[in-house]
Amino acid sequence: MDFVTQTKLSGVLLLSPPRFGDDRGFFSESWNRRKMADHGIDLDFVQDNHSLSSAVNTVRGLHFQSPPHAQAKLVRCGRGALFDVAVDARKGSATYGQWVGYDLTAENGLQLLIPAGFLHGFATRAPDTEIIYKCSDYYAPECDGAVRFDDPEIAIDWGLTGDAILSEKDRSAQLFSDFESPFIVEGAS
Ligand SMILES: Cc1cn([C@H]2C[C@H](O)[C@@H](COP(=O)(O)OP(=O)(O)O[C@H]3O[C@@H](C)C(=O)[C@@H](O)[C@H]3O)O2)c(=O)[nH]c1=O
Repeated sequence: MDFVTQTKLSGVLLLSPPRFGDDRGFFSESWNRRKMADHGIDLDFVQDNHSLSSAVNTVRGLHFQSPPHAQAKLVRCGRGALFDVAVDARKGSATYGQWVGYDLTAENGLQLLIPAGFLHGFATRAPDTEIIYKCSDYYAPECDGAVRFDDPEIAIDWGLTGDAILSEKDRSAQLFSDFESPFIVEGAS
C-alpha cells in the first residue's frame, strides 16, 4: 500500500506509515512533518488527544470545531479497532454531505488525515479501543459542535453489531439539515 492514498473526498487522505518489524515487534514513525510536507501537506499540529472507549459499538461523533478554531486531525488507533469516518461539511464542495470510512486498527497502523471543514466520528469494533489523534488547533469548547451520527441524509453505514453507545451530547446532536455549516470549500467565494 502506498504511504499516501487519496480518498474520494478531496483532502482526506489514508496514510500507511511504514513499519519495521523485528523480533521485538515493530517500529514506525507515526508522524513526520518533513515527510508529510514532501507530499504537499504542511500541518502545524498543536494538541494530541487520546481516548479510550471500553465497549464495542461506542460511537463518538460527528464532531467539529467552528472557525476560528477549526481543526485538521490525524487519527490512528493505539489499541483495538475502530471505524473512522469523515464527512465533507464544506459549503460549495462537490462532495458536500458525502462520507468516507476506514478501519483503523492497532494492527494495520493506518491513519486518516481529516482537514478542517469535515465532521469526524468513529465507532469501535473491539473492546478497550484507544484512539490517538493530532489536532491543528486547541480545544475550544465554545466552537465545539456535533451532528447526529445516524443522520438520515448523510446515511453512514457504521457496520454496528448492536445499539450505539453514545454520550449525552451525541444523543442530542442536531440533524445535518439543521446544521449551518461554518465551513467554505477553498476557492469558493
Ligand atoms: C475534545 C476535548 C474534550 N475535552 C474534555 C471535555 C469533556 O469534559 C471531556 C469529553 O469530551 P467529549 O465528550 O467532547 O469527547 P469526545 O466525544 O471523545 O470528543 C471527541 O470526539 C472525536 C470524534 C473528535 O473528533 C474530537 O475532536 C472530539 O470532539 O473531555 C478536553 O478537555 N479537551 C478536548 O480537546
